[in-house]
Amino acid sequence: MVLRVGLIQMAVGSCKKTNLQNAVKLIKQASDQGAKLVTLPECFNSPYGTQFFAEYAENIPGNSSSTIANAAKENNVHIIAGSIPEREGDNLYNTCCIFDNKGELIDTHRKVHLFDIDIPGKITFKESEVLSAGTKGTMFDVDSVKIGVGICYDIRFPELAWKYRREGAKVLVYPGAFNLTTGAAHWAKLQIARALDNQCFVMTASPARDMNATYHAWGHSMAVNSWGEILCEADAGEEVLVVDLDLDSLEETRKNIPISKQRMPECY
Ligand SMILES: O=C(O)CCC(=O)C(=O)O
Repeated sequence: MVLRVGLIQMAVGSCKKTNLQNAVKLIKQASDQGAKLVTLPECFNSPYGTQFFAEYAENIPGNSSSTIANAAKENNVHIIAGSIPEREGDNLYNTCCIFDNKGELIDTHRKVHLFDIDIPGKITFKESEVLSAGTKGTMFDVDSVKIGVGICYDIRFPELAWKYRREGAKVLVYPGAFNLTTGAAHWAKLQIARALDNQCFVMTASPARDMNATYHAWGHSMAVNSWGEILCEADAGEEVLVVDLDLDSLEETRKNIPISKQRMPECY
């Protein structure tokens, strides 16, 4: 079985309306190329930065989520809608909405691990100054293929990916906006690591890089197979990637190297 997926690396600017129109346009482009599952980037309706989240935040359902719900229905695609700043009561979250191909909101994933790092002279970021963290993992099915979702920094935590794998995941998807420091150093390696640890496909979708923005996204959205090979990779600009995930190859990797049956939990 093959699952054709679309990864949308889109330009995100300060006008929310333009961002939403752009997302809808690029979803259609992916669907026109036969994608059944489309992924948008982290923070696709707002510039990425703690100073922007409150201004761009919306309830779910709200305008951004219903715009993407309509695009899912009109194009008959499942959509992992990257993330938007979500407002619920007094709290803000970094939240991914997941829609089926009828436009129904089937689940939401609130970023569990907030991006708080300090690399002196390079990058300091503290999402926890304004965001609250999610408290659960999120899995859903497309044509019986189980898909686990994390947002960006969540990819650094192998336990979340392993939980999805234990519960049957074949694909791990992380909308993410790495930066020029940690993106260059870790973005591809983390995807390959999660793909090899879990013998899953791993996919990411990043905003396109904008050197006039306050945050410079790494870009390089990609898909990696269970053998750790990069199937496709964007450059830094806006791009729609469409790629086939060959689920039989995944079964073969799991059969040939049966690590999930060889674990020795009593030793560690
Ligand atoms: O883990 C990293 O280095 C980057 C994470 C990030 O940009 C995010 O969580 O939004």
